[in-house]
Amino acid sequence: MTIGLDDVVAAETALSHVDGEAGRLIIAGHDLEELAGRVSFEDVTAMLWEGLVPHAASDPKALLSEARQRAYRYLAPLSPRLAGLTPVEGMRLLLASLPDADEDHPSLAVGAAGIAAAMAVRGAQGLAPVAPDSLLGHAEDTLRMMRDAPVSGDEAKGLDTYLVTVIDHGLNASTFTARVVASTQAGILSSVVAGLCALKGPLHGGAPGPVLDMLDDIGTVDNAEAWLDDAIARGERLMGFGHRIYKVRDPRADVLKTAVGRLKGKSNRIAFAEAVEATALKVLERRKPGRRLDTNVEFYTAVLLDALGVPRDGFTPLFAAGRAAGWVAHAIEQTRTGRIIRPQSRYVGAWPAQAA
Ligand SMILES: CC(=O)SCCNC(=O)CCNC(=O)[C@H](O)C(C)(C)COP(=O)(O)OP(=O)(O)OC[C@H]1O[C@@H](n2cnc3c(N)ncnc32)[C@H](O)[C@@H]1OP(=O)(O)O
Ligand SMILES: O=C([O-])CC(=O)C(=O)O
Repeated sequence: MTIGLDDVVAAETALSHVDGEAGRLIIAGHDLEELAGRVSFEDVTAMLWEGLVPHAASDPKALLSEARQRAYRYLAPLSPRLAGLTPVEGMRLLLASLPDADEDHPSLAVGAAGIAAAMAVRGAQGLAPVAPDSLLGHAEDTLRMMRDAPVSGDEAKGLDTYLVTVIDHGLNASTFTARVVASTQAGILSSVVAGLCALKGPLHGGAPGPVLDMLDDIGTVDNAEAWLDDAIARGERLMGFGHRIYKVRDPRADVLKTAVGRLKGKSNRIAFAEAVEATALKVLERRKPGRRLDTNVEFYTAVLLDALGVPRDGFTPLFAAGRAAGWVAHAIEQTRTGRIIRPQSRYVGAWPAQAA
């Protein structure tokens, strides 16, 4: 039996496919590279939701815009409760407060994820929420609400590229969590909250903040090798490297690196990050031979979101804002298969003493 379910197929999905040997990600029948930076987050959401959410394709931009307005009405009154919470805790509180009585759970969940990400980041800084703008796209509006200042065209494109890049990824830990909850017929909103909860630690969706901490701590290219070597010697994992499925470079790393390059002078970290990445790969190969550890999506997520001015504790909320569309699709797909997910455990505890 595999602990960690490495080779277990726990669901069939038409939503996305991760080829870990080829370094290929297919989303709704398209290679990631055909979508990210080319097709908007709203349109890719509609592609994922085709056949699952009625009317999602007719005007996805209007659908999510209206959902943000609706979500803001539910969530804005909760802003005083965000004081003292980290953004992930705040987002968890906000999404958990959405009413099951709302008439459209799929769009509400995704609209609310954008609102909640922005509100939770601001709330952690003691700042009041900013209302959505119905004329803007989802990525641009989410970033504008987070910073309370206009977003340039290339910044909007940068975040849109990011949200599409992380929208779905097979049966990763948070999506599996969402599907388990959906399989009990708990509903879409509960599935999305469950998915978010799976992101709170550093191993899944939470690595980009620590990646930036690592880059800051390394400080100079000359220091990289010794720093990384010491970290491995202490038994630590290098954040932004390694993956359960990808045994080669995660294709999303290059998509996001390219997106940073398009930000025209907005990142002063890219050259340094590239140098650290190259050194990390060398150190991993030497220290962990044969493990096939390569760069994952989280490494350049850190550089891109930092270049967009997002505070590092806002990185995980933005991952959730993108992934929410995938969680919704998986929750509906799972519900349609109609079976509860219930694997086995192997008992290794004590047995009751035999009666004499
Ligand atoms: C959107 C996302 O969630 S992408 C993933 C983001 N997470 C990170 O970047 C965190 C760092 N990476 C990791 O912790 C892991 O690579 C994971 C969690 C992503 C995958 O973990 P697993 O598939 O369970 O790998 P597993 O634990 O089996 O590791 C195999 C070996 O590689 C090592 N290893 C795995 N990742 C790393 C890493 N980032 N740095 C150093 N060593 C690593 C392990 O220590 C282990 O070594 P050992 O054989 O000497 O014990
Ligand atoms: O697939 C995984 O295990 C983690 C990941 O990269 C993702 O969820 O985007």
